[in-house]
Amino acid sequence: MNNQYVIGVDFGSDSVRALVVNAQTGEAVGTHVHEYTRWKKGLYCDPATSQFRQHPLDYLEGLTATITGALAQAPAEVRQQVVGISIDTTGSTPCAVDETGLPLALRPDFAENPSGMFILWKDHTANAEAEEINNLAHHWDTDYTKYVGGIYSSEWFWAKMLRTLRVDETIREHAFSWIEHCDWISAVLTGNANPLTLKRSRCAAGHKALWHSEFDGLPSDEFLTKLDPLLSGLRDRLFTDTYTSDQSMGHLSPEWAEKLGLSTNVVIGVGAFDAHMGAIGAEIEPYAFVRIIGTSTCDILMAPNEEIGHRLIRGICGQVDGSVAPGMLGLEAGQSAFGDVYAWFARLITGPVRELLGQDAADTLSQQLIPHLSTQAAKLPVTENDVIALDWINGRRTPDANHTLKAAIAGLNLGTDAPKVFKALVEATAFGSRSIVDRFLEEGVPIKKVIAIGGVAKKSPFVMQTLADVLNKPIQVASADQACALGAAMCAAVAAGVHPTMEAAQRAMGSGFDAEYTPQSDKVVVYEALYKKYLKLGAFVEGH
Ligand SMILES: Nc1ncnc2c1ncn2[C@@H]1O[C@H](COP(=O)(O)OP(=O)(O)O)[C@@H](O)[C@H]1O
Ligand SMILES: O=C(CO)[C@@H](O)[C@@H](O)COP(=O)(O)O
Repeated sequence: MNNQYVIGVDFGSDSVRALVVNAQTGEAVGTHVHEYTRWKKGLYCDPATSQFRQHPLDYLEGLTATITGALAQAPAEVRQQVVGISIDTTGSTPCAVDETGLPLALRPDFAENPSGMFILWKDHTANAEAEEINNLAHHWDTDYTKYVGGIYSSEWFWAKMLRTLRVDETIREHAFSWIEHCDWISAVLTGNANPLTLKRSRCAAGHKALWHSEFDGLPSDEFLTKLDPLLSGLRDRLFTDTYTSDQSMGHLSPEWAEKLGLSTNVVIGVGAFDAHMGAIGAEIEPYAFVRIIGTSTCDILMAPNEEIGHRLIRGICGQVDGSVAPGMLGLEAGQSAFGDVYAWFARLITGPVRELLGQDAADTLSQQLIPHLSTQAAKLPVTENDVIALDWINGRRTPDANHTLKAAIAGLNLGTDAPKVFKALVEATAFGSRSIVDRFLEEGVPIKKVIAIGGVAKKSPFVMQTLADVLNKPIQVASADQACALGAAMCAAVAAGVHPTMEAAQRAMGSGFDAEYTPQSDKVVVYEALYKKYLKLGAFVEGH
């Protein structure tokens, strides 16, 4: 049989990567990473108000650069043998679009308007709108939040749309509809981004847009109009049906085929979020808990639909039939900041260095800082009197979303140095993870094993060992450097008909695990006590 190749494209928070993979063996023959240029300069963002926007041109430039770059590394004949491309992105990262599905920021009149750009998952400007959605839903005949853990988050679709429509009159006039990043990029490749006909992702719709078959799709027009008359009629300009990522969205358009040097026979798979395709790439199986550990964490657990039945799991980011693999319930949770907690601390230290000693000194410091602090922190003893911190620097995603919460550090004295604070921050991210694991267990969802992927899982043995000690569970790290892109490639192989199921694609293309962290019993005992202190500090901060 001739070789067949597939391409997985993974749009992360800071960069996008493409991976060209042999669909029969899983061998990677080309990869390329591209950092978003406008985003890197901090354009259109204001961390102080939690505004994080990404320009669609960053995505389009990244799409071309990564696919052509990855193909350039592969043997020449691979181009003719590419049969499928699938895309994963962050989410909920929606954008206002016109009748043709064009993001408004791609029009000259909106080119510099952050309201016409993609609203990145970590943008929390819509806290008030999320609260309004919760208040209304909890008093409506149908509680539309019941399948998303009972709490709607400001990171999600409706809150972001409502906020933008309220604050920007020009968007009110020109936005015909709204599209998630994973749907838009996939649709662009097919040449049809028409918001009324493009195939929307089940994963994005179910976890973030309150879509459920029990509601016949999205929340009713009556509910949305009551929320705000600005939303009246919008439901008809969104979608009713949703599709799982084993499905084809269409074929590569002639324009993109020419641009990428590929054939128009290439199947474009239905898109999904990075974490969900990452879980496929990490060879998720029922009741495995896959943690995608990077800027944030996204935790994915998959269970047979019939085993969870009608049980509603409190305080998570949703339970959606088919969000990971068709026929299975995908459950999502996560932390809004994980690596971002460390990145914040690094910025705190390098900021004055930049101002006083210049950019070069700051760059040198910033490259070495986290690894250095990790080495120093790993040498410290773990005691019950250590500094305690909360990981809520970008609010709390789960359990029980609350993005108005803020982080805290307690127990400082004159002997507290940077490694001690860094150690406390690493432990805080691990304690946040522990509270998520505990919630799944309390809700009767067993966790058979823990698998980790993502930048932090690959780069930091110190963080991963701390996590294993705090969770008191072994953690396996997937071998794939780009597990999300590999998962997208597996989805592409299924959408293109190379493999009949996600499971078959995982068997053929999976690359296994290359590290395992086992809990150290002496640390486990101390962390039990420190975790109680973390909960106490959390309760105090939340109460005030
Ligand atoms: N050596 C390290 N130890 C711990 N965290 C790290 C290290 N290097 C980078 N990070 C963190 O990794 C995060 C980026 O994760 P990554 O998975 O690469 O990106 P993304 O979240 O965009 O997919 C950043 O928040 C950064 O602080
Ligand atoms: O929230 C989700 C998916 O639901 C993620 O897209 C989001 O956490 C972004 O992940 P990264 O940390 O940038 O990899």
